[in-house]
Amino acid sequence: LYLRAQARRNVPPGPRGWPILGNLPQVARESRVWHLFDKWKEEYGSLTYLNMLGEDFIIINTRAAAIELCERRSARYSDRPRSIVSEYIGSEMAMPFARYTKSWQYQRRAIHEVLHTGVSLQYTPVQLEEAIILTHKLLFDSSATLREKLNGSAATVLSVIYGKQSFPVSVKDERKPDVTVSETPNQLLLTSDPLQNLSNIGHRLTSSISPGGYLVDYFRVLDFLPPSLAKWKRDAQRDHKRISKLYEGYYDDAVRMDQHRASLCAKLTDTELASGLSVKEKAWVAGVTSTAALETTSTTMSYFLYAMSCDANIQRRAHMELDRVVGRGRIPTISDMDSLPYIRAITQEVLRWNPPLPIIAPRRASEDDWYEGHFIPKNAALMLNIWSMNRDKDVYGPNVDEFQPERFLESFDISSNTGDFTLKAEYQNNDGHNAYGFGRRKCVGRHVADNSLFIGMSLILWALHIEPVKDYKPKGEIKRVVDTANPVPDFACTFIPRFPGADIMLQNLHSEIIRTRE
Ligand code: HEM
Repeated sequence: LYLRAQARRNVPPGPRGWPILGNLPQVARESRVWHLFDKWKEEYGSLTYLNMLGEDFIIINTRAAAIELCERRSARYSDRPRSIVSEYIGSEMAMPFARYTKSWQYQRRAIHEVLHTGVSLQYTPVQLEEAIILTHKLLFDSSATLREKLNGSAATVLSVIYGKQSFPVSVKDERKPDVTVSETPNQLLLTSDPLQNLSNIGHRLTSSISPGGYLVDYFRVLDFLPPSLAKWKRDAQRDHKRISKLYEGYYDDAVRMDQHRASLCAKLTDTELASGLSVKEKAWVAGVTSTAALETTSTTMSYFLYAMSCDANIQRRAHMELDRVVGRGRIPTISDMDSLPYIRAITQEVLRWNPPLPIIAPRRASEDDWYEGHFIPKNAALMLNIWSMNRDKDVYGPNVDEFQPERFLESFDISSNTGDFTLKAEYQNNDGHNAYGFGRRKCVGRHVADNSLFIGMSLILWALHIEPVKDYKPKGEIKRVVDTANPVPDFACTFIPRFPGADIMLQNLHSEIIRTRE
């Protein structure tokens, strides 16, 4: 005990906290807590120690520390801290939030089987179809807002999970769950829009595990209160039922309607592949995967359009590359990926510059440990600070706030159009950003996500000019309480065909898809 008390003197440095509450008040009042973490990183280095109501909480600020702890020592850092509220909501069936258990391993294995690099290529035809639908919408559909269109862009991923016939995102869910609408993050907000529901489930789960979200995680005795006396428990149990009802409905529809057996749900019905999982768990695996995929994808696409609308030069260079490699007689496809290093660099730079999850749900240290002379106590919660890793000046140079795809390229010459450049060797097999996390819990959908982003971005750039709306007045972003997701940028842009005939080609491709889907 004495030795441990001595060791505890060496916990990493961190800001002074309040008596009893520790650093909780500092963290809880920030809506973009990663900016505060970034400031602390400058002061304290690779690890920052916080005390949250007496619990140890450590922020991992550098890629080197993340790799050492979450990858090399992954056996000790793959668990999540217990969160009672998220357990009532169903986190044990919700992979990104689940503890490191056998059940998580079954879920991860099943989902890996249907999303790994090799398999992910099977989904690219449907991803291309969805990219055409999105690009067509951006150009021709004036009835929907940009936000709605981009939410629809995540349909690419939903088609992969539920099949393209069973999840018609433009159609509202007529089953309209019987719910009351609430604005508080402590209740699940359900609407008649299935996409919105999937993303609201994500917010409900992330806010339930956010530091300082619920007192019961610090005072476990509160869990003995019956639901009639504990509103948080009633809300969580009710939300579990609502989520199950939705996920099971979506899963049943997909299995019934996917005649080609190409969707992830259809693949999950294969008992060997998804061994150890009940039907309910499979429905949750599919549901949670779409929840994990949806907003991450649409937020990334928003930042992409935002970056493009801010910089005509970057668009011009992308256009030159597309004209040189693809030409104007056909659209780009996934097989052009290796020949389009500039577009690939754009996809990587978007995820570096504004990762959709700037901080990641905490890991739990399952043993006492040491890192660079600092003591990491058993049970400490460790949060990955992706924002600061992606803005590390030692890695990316001084201009980290700027959007510069060139940082990923070798021998890039702005003035020439010869295409004599490549992705830097170190980024050929490495993302060049940290947006997908680390180790055994690293994003299992990253190959599908990378393909989706490449296909979507290259097609939009091929077909359209993206221009900012000059007199757009930002509406002010929606403030979210305790959340870990990056809010989408508040901007507006317009789209025009990039060359004569681009619009007609898009129309034709779109009509063809609609015809084959009817
Ligand atoms: C730009 C897009 C995306 C980003 C930035 C992203 C990022 C992340 C991050 C940071 C994690 C947590 C990693 C950690 O704890 O270290 C994660 C987990 C996960 N992601 Fe993604 N993701 C994206 C797209 C997707 C897609 C398209 C899918 C599915 C098709 C997906 C499915 C999942 C799942 C199931 C997990 C939980 C993994 C586990 O806990 O074992 N994600 N993602």
